[in-house]
Amino acid sequence: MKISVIGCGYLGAVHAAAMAQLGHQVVGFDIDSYRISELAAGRAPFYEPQLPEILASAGAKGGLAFSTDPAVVAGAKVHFVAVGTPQRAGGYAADLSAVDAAIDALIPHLAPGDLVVGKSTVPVGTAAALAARVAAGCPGAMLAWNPEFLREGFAVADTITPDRIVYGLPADPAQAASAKALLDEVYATALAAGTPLVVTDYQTAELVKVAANAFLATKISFINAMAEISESVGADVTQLADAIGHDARIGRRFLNAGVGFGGGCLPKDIRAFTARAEELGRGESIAFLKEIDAINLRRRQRVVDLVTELLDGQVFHKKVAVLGLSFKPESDDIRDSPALDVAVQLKGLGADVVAVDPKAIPNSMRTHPQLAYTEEVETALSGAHAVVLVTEWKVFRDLDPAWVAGLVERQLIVDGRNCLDPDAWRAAGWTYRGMGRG
Ligand SMILES: NC(=O)c1ccc[n+]([C@@H]2O[C@H](COP(=O)([O-])OP(=O)(O)OC[C@H]3O[C@@H](n4cnc5c(N)ncnc54)[C@H](O)[C@@H]3O)[C@@H](O)[C@H]2O)c1
Ligand SMILES: O=c1ccn([C@@H]2O[C@H](COP(=O)(O)OP(=O)(O)O[C@H]3O[C@H](CO)[C@@H](O)[C@H](O)[C@H]3O)[C@@H](O)[C@H]2O)c(=O)[nH]1
Repeated sequence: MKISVIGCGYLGAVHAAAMAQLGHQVVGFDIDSYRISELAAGRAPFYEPQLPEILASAGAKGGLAFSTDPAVVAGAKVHFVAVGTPQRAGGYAADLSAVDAAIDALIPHLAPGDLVVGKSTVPVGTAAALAARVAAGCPGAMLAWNPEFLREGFAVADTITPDRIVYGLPADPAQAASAKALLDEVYATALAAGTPLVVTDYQTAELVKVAANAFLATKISFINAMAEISESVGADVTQLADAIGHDARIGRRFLNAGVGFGGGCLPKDIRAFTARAEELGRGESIAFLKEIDAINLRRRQRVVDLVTELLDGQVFHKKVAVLGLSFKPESDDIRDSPALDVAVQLKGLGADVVAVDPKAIPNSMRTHPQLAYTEEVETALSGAHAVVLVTEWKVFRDLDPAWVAGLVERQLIVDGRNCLDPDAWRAAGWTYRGMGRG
């Protein structure tokens, strides 16, 4: 099937390449000329494991093309909208201007029977409004909502073998049947493999997405709240998480306490959901999400406070090695990154911050040129008065405490991701502080 993807960022570029890998003819359109020129040359414009491989293999098969010209989408039967929906400047609501612009650019190239498929994360009610615009702009064209659940770092596998697929279909039965048939063809491989499919209306599909992210954020802030309590009484939140996680109704995943959640999704999605609920007069139903956000942001401050405490309040002109910049390992994404936030706060207190990250330095340098960066872990650690680990890249998890001890000025470490073995570090002479670990 001929497919177009509008918006080729962390979601859209992977979706385009994965759909081509599955045998579809795919064209990608984006207004970002750097991203498009990289993708057109078969290169990934950001770090995502497996993306270079599928770009190369799908490109070699000839089923994948990219352009900054919206006319490239003409002739495709299914058009995925995957543009950004960031937090609006100065507010909590989602900024839908890119979605509106994408629909405007798409409409002149639609033909009757075409299906526009929303993938971006949007406030509930958006799909119905866009469907009306699509129908007015091209009578006979349809819209479906098909939220995306991929995780960065696992985006290719999550796209090719998702754990579920959700279709939000038009209310009109004939349109719903046509839309479903087209989506079934797009996802034939995953459906044949038995991937669970939920077929529903627009508003449920939109809500599924934000509810899933709200639940994940709640799980993380729940365990971070337990970390705060643990800190008061000398308990160990990692053991607490193991113990409650053995209950299958709770589960151990997403119970890792630490510096909290960041990225281009969880933080802005819970805020946009809150704003939308308030617009609907239902703010009280999810008022707890404000607390989830507040707990999350407090953990960033806690890491900064622990570093300050270890340095006896004397942060000024002390060298602090910050291990990690991306919001999670296996990604170069620094959107709302707790790690970068900690680095900036420490710098603001006068520390001589030297940050190291395997992939996120170029992005960080662009947005935060005031920080000092190094590609070498050894350079970051040499002469450091304190070490703070804020993104649990394998290279940091595997550090040998005795080797690091030989590099630093003082053996003080804050493990902002609870990913190191406290006993091993303490045995090597370190003052170790985790998050909610006594
Ligand atoms: N990144 C993820 O893991 C992920 C997962 C699920 C859902 N989502 C949702 O998907 C959407 C995209 O997220 P992302 O992380 O890929 O963002 P992103 O910023 O990496 O990519 C968005 C892309 O859209 C492009 N764009 C903006 N306006 C455009 C226009 N008018 N026409 C064509 N292209 C345009 C931008 O240039 C950019 O390349 C968001 O709604 C996000 O919440 C993201
Ligand atoms: O136990 C945990 C698990 C995660 N995190 C943090 O939470 C953030 C988000 O992690 P993750 O959810 O793995 O990354 P994303 O790639 O942002 O994926 C989320 O956001 C996407 C965009 O909406 C969704 O598609 C995914 O399903 C959803 O997991 C990161 O900063 C993690 O460090 C924790 O602090 N503790």
